[in-house]
Amino acid sequence: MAANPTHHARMKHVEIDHHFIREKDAVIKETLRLHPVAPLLIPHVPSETTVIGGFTVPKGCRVFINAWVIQRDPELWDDPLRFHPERFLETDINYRSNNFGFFPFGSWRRMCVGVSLAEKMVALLLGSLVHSFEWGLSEGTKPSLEDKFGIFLKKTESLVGIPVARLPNLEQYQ
Ligand code: HEM
Repeated sequence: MAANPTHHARMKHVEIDHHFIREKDAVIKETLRLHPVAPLLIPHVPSETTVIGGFTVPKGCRVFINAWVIQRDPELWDDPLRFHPERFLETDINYRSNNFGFFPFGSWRRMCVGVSLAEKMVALLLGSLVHSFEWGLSEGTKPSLEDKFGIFLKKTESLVGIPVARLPNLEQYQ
């Protein structure tokens, strides 16, 4: 590459993009750690009575797994309530790593079948929104990060973001 400055310059851009993609993925992971879409996953029903960690789980009972709490457990995460995407840059934890401290898509056989699609769609959507607009809040607004529980997690208070077009060619927004 030292012998080919043009190629080197191009690679630098690729490196920057690559870094941007990794950071964007880390932001998405950290968001799903603190605010998992399905905080109790989907109810599971064991087909056989099983003992897990000393607890008997009877056949046919309904099991909810509280991913929301586990993903904020101070025994598993440093400073767990802090939004700190860099923690994912320092590890290789991913959605499929069967890490029982981080499983916003569930795990093992009943894991979300849409994980690959969701991973790409969320990254593309976030990338497009950040690339296309400067985002602001209305004067004096302080966004609340509190969650409202249900089968799916919602924000307690809706967030109103104000997009301002940042691409030079406004036709691109049509
Ligand atoms: C950000 C987006 C998404 C999140 C956070 C998410 C999360 C989840 C979670 C937590 C489960 C339950 C796993 C468990 O209980 O162990 C699940 C199951 C499932 N998801 Fe997703 N999902 C997403 C997008 C999608 C998409 C795009 C599809 C389809 C194209 C999809 C299809 C399914 C299906 C069919 C199941 C049931 C799997 C089973 O029970 O075997 N999901 N998802």
